[in-house]
Amino acid sequence: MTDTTLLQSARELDAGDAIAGYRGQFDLPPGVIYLDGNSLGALPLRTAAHLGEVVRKQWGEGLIRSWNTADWVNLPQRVGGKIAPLIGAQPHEVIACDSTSVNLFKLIAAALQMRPGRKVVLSEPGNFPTDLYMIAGLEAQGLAERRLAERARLVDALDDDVALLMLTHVHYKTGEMFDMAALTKAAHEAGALVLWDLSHSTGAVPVQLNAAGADFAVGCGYKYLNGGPGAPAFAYAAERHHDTMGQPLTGWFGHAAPFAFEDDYRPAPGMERMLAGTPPVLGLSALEQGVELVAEIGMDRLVEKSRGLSEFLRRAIAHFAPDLPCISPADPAQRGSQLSFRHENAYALSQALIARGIIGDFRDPDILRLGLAPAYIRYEDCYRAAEALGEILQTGEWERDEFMQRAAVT
Ligand SMILES: Cc1ncc(COP(=O)(O)O)c(C=O)c1O
Ligand SMILES: Nc1c(O)cccc1C(=O)C[C@H](N)C(=O)O
Repeated sequence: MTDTTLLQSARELDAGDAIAGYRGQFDLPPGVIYLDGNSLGALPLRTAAHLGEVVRKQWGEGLIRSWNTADWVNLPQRVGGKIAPLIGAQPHEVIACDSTSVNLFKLIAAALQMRPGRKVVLSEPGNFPTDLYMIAGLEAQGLAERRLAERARLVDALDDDVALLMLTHVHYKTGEMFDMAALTKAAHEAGALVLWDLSHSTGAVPVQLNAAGADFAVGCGYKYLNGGPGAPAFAYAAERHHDTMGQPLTGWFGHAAPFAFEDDYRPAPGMERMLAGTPPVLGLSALEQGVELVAEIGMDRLVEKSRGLSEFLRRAIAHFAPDLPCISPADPAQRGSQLSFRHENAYALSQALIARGIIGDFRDPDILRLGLAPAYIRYEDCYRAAEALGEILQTGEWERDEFMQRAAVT
């Protein structure tokens, strides 16, 4: 069912793609079209080489001396500083550490402490679960009160009980993107602080935290930053909060003088106080490589390519699978680097695609999600995915029993 015009157009777009050459910097398995870089980014070749070096030379030979000689001790600040320009922040406003979940916990607690007399953390139903669960953890300690409001009602829900508005910038299921500047302004007008989860934004869409006046942010290292499975996450706090913010995980690496081994906690200046325990050196070393690669390609070019890819994929799926509704916003400037489609057997569809070497994913209950990591996806990949999806739907290929068995991780 090849459409030669569409295929030709994909090939022309690839030929004119200014960042096409960067695909060769990733270790992509042959025969696989990888549309899940929004969940786990691909492996940069430089990461495999660098990690070997870190393990053998820095760890194996340098041993404990490498905390100083290889500057392991400053990895969280150094990697954070490299993430900062990708999200419109200053280098000292970002630190790479812990998981996104743990960073959420620390920053929600920090915000609550900065708004005495207010306890409400406002978010939306259907936000990524860990974001909502982290409010629950603070609620159980009597420190927070969760309030959820639908997108259209968020601004109305901002009253003077709200300490913090906490939202995910690009929705993990639909790819819908919030207007960061407008919501930050509305929250500030109500006297609240704002925390943005940039897990599906960093390295994929334009983010200007400082220009938007944001207070806090967190994000994942293993998606578009290609930091590897379970990579450390990052935390951002606007400079104006650095002297006043606290955090509940008062571990020794967040101490002003960790190697003074004092009995009493004194917070380190700035973002370093967001650290808790010993930095995960291997994870941070891998993340640093992924971040450097993204920075080298450049956000402007990544954003332009991401929009081009998602527009092309939308067009191709509308052609090959016209009955499959796209639930992501039609305007590429209002969505992340993904397209989501609704089908009552979306899981089986995703499995049938995987059986053909096209890896997207499924989100409960009925969403087929196709991620478009602009650093390594080609327009022709989008064409092939759309064509395969059309065939799978037309032939009923997805109806096989083996495609219905749910795996533990989807
Ligand atoms: C919006 C969002 N926040 C947080 C996370 C994950 O947090 P963690 O890195 O702690 O697993 C994800 C994905 O797993 C996510 O999509
Ligand atoms: N963090 C993940 C994991 O440990 C296993 C499988 C998937 C993930 C994900 O990142 C999911 C992702 N945040 C999502 O948007 O669905």
